Amino acid sequence: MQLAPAEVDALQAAEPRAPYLRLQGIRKNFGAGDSQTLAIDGVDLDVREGEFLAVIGPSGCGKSTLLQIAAGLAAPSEGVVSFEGNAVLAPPPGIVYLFQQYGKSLFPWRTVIDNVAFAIEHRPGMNRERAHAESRRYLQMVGLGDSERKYPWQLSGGMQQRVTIARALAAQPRVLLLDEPFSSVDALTRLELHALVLELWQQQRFTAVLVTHDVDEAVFLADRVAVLSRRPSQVVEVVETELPRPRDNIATRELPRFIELRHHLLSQLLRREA
Ligand SMILES: Nc1ncnc2c1ncn2[C@@H]1O[C@H](COP(=O)(O)OP(=O)(O)OP(=O)(O)O)[C@@H](O)[C@H]1O
Repeated sequence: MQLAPAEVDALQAAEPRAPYLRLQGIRKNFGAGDSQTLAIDGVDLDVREGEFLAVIGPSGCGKSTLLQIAAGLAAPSEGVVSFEGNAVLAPPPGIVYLFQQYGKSLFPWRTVIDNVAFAIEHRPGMNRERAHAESRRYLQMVGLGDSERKYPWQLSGGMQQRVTIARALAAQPRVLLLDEPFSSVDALTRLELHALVLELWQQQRFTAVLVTHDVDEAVFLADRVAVLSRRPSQVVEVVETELPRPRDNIATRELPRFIELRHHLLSQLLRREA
């Protein structure tokens, strides 16, 4: 029997897909004996391929720790992380972590283009010229085409964060983990970086997981928002934002759905911080 294309599509849609990036029963304890800190207490979270997921939670609840565990940069005390069905025991190729403190993650003795090239210069068959040509492409994407010869300390904070974004993209991430990357820049630069990251995410089609304590940022950027409780953290709820794309820094933030989500998520966090 031959199935019509629509029937094939329906069957494929009904078939459960293997979880993409999966966190199962994650617990994390720091320290030992009396000075133990239980940071994460049983987090289950599935990240879908291609989505933009935001994880919000009060300060110190374990957001960065959870992201480091997802990246294979830290081991959970209990639980399993898997990426496309394989256990993550070390940073897997394809998962790139963008750190909060751009100032500390750029090499001050390297020019902007050499900072970006750092992500790719170790690749087999790569030489300096090719690494520069490729890095230049990513610098142009983040609007820094004319700053390649400068050093990071000659750039503003927002520009430095753009360099780290270019470097992350040069590594061709399939999953980009963003650890509060917008928290150290001024409010206007933050909005510009939001728009830039969304544009790049739509162009480059990676999966994005952002941790932040900023509800507006989470709602504006994400397809889904996962809410963590206070430490020891657990997932309280996962909300689909259901906001239309492309998103606009002014119009999207004025939509009734945006305001409704903002209200709901802020009250969740404030209730839990009290
Ligand atoms: N290496 C460590 N040793 C001991 N405790 C740690 C370590 N790293 C994190 N913690 C503790 O674990 C908890 C979670 O820290 P984490 O940085 O993940 O939280 P966070 O939600 O990202 O915080 P913030 O929003 O303030 O950046 C905190 O209480 C922190 O003090």
